[in-house]
Amino acid sequence: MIEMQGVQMVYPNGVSALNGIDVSISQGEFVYVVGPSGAGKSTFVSLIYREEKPTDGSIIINGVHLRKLKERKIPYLRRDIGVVYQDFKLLPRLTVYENLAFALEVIEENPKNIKKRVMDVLDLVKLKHKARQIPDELSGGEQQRVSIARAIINNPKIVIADEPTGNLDPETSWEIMQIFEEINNRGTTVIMATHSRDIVNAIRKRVIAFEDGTIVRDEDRGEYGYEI
Ligand SMILES: Nc1ncnc2c1ncn2[C@@H]1O[C@H](COP(=O)(O)OP(=O)(O)OP(=O)(O)O)[C@@H](O)[C@H]1O
Repeated sequence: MIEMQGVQMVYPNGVSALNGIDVSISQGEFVYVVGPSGAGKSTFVSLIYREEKPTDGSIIINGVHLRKLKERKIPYLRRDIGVVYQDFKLLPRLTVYENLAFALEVIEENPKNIKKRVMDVLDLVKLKHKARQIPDELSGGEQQRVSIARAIINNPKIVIADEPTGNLDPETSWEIMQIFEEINNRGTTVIMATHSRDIVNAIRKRVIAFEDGTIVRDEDRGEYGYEI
């Protein structure tokens, strides 16, 4: 569950990115975050992950008030949130397997369990056969699948994706969307900032539209609704 009330975000340089955001997202929802460039989409998702701190307002993620969250407790919050970026952000010198094992929050896990978990997520993204490759040896779509596998390796309640198909061709983008739908069908909340009109209009979900730092539209099974 994600709950924001009166959230404002002014960056240190004085740019006001969000202005009085009130929103509630239930566990298991699939939400597109849309809007023109600079509308505040990335800022909105970065607040959920506590990459940024709001200048005002309250944010509650899975019952935790972020305002009260101590710095040293941030890793606990993030264990419940997987993040997928437009540019994948894989570690270039590690194999696919190592990238995933590295991301696993290992709490006295024996190596057998780690291997099983890594292979399970690789199976979900259909990349078991690429476990020993390094990211440079994979296509963009494959690299994005690895980054999705990494995002879900700790079984998070929420997956945040900021323009996950931004660097991919249309066909590959559809494959990536199927994986997000599968993850969502398993009960994980998916929040995706996107500029892809085709995807938003074809795979209908809740749409939250931003303009100039405010929410101007919030619709179930909504449309993309912008010219860009
Ligand atoms: N780290 C930062 N420091 C200062 N200003 C920032 C920072 N990040 C974003 N901004 C500003 O905040 C506003 C909202 O930016 P944001 O990246 O959230 O928009 P966006 O909707 O994600 O845009 P895009 O679609 O281009 O990614 C913009 O005016 C942007 O220039």
